[in-house]
Amino acid sequence: MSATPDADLAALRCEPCRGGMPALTPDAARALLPRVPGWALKDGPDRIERSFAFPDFAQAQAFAVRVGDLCEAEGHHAELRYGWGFCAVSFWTHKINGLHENDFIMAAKVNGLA
Ligand SMILES: C[C@H](O)[C@H](O)[C@H]1CNC2=NC(N)=NC(=O)C2=N1
Repeated sequence: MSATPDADLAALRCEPCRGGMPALTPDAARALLPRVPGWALKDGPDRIERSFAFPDFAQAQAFAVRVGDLCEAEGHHAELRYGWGFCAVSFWTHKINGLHENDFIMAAKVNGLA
């Protein structure tokens, strides 16, 4: 883990992720979770997810596009699902089929868009 305990995760950059590195342990993932308000651990935990609420479809769609643009810029990509009034965003790290600090950095950056 390279982030210091008080570092603003949103200010960090995703490190290139190589296969073979260990996924965060459940305890390490739980320890990072308070630093990304609104997000929840899922499936193991091997991913992190948050659903954002909007007053209509157009604003949910516009948010999904902004998240997508951020992901392209950072080289770490969300899975996105949106519909009338919501946009659900999830991250995990494919090469390790689990969570990496990069997923939490992206979650913090997405919070900054909301
Ligand atoms: C080759 C490419 O850099 C990798 O596949 C990247 C692309 N975007 C990614 N996005 C996410 N969320 N996890 C990854 O492991 C990932 N890997």
